[in-house]
Amino acid sequence: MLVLERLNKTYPPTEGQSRGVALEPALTDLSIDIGQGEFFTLLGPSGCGKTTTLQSIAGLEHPTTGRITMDGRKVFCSDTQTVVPSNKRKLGMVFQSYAIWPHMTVFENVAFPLVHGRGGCPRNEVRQKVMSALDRVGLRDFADRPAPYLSGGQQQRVALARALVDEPSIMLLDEPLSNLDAKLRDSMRVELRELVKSVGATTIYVTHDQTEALSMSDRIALLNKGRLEQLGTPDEIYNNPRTAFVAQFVGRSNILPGQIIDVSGDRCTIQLGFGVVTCPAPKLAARGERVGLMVRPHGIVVNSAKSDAPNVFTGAISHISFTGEFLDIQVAVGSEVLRVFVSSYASHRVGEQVTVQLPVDRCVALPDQG
Ligand SMILES: Nc1ncnc2c1ncn2[C@@H]1O[C@H](COP(=O)(O)OP(=O)(O)OP(=O)(O)O)[C@@H](O)[C@H]1O
Repeated sequence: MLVLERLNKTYPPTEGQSRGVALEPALTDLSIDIGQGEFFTLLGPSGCGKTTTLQSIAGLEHPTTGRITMDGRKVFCSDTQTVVPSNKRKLGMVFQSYAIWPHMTVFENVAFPLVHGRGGCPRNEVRQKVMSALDRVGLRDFADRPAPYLSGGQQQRVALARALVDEPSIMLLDEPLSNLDAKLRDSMRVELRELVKSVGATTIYVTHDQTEALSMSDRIALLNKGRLEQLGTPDEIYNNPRTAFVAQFVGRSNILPGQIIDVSGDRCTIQLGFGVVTCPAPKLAARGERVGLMVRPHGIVVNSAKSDAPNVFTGAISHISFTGEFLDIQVAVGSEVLRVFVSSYASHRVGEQVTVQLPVDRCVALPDQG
């Protein structure tokens, strides 16, 4: 539905930047194919190129090279110098700063794209469309209220209603929840996803918040320095990270240096500093290869391994933090320290000898990146 092909973007030097110095590209060979009605998230640290990608889709920024197709229609192509202007791309946009107009009522704000946008919307239809959009976001009774006399969450809903009112086929959302307090953000996540799903819009969502990305998205593209680091469902990204960067950016992880000593079928054996573990074999695994063995802190099992279970080691608890929801424990095993999350109802003490099990299917061998 929305296809990005080999997008490259290098911004011209800003004032103060030396013209002779090669600039880091904001995007490098970015190719993504997004399905109709999909909730698709661009995730990554500050400066990785999320906004540049979104703005390129919006037509507010133009890639240096590449091609963008929407619903089979080419809206940007550097080869043919095609640039369809932003207002002809049938998009709805919501930004972090709600950008609603303070001198207008809620109704006038939502009606704005119909009255001043692509045009041609008859008056009686404007009323019906605005009220239906306000209905969707639960603000029908607020239509006549001046926009500033609303809470942050309500203002964000006005921005959403305004983005939806012209029935866009693509919704672009740039960190739309980041100005809301934590509790409201939690409830708005569910509401926002259901809302865009109910209108059938394809949604491109930008965030640097991994919890938001995991809980809302059908698929996630994790960007790193303008390149696509991994693309997959939340489950794939979280449970099968392909690089240490992904494992560390999304969730907490233990990454232990090791070396593959054997490969047999879909399993491999890895020599770690404190022993040997069995692990699903990565693609093209080769004996002798250096890897990082990744296991999530809540994937490790403490003190309940059967005696013949694989990947069981003995260690001593060196530190315990009570977080309320779980105990964050450090277990010294050989010269490594494993971070382990266990139930906050468990009782442990510093210095206690424990067994830790790294269940085979929770271990991931990552390429060694030095
Ligand atoms: N108008 C601009 N002129 C020059 N460089 C820019 C411009 N906009 C972005 N950049 C640079 O391009 C790179 C990607 O920026 P971008 O805003 O796309 O990242 P981002 O992932 O959205 O970051 P953030 O999460 O901080 O908003 C950064 O190195 C940034 O400094």
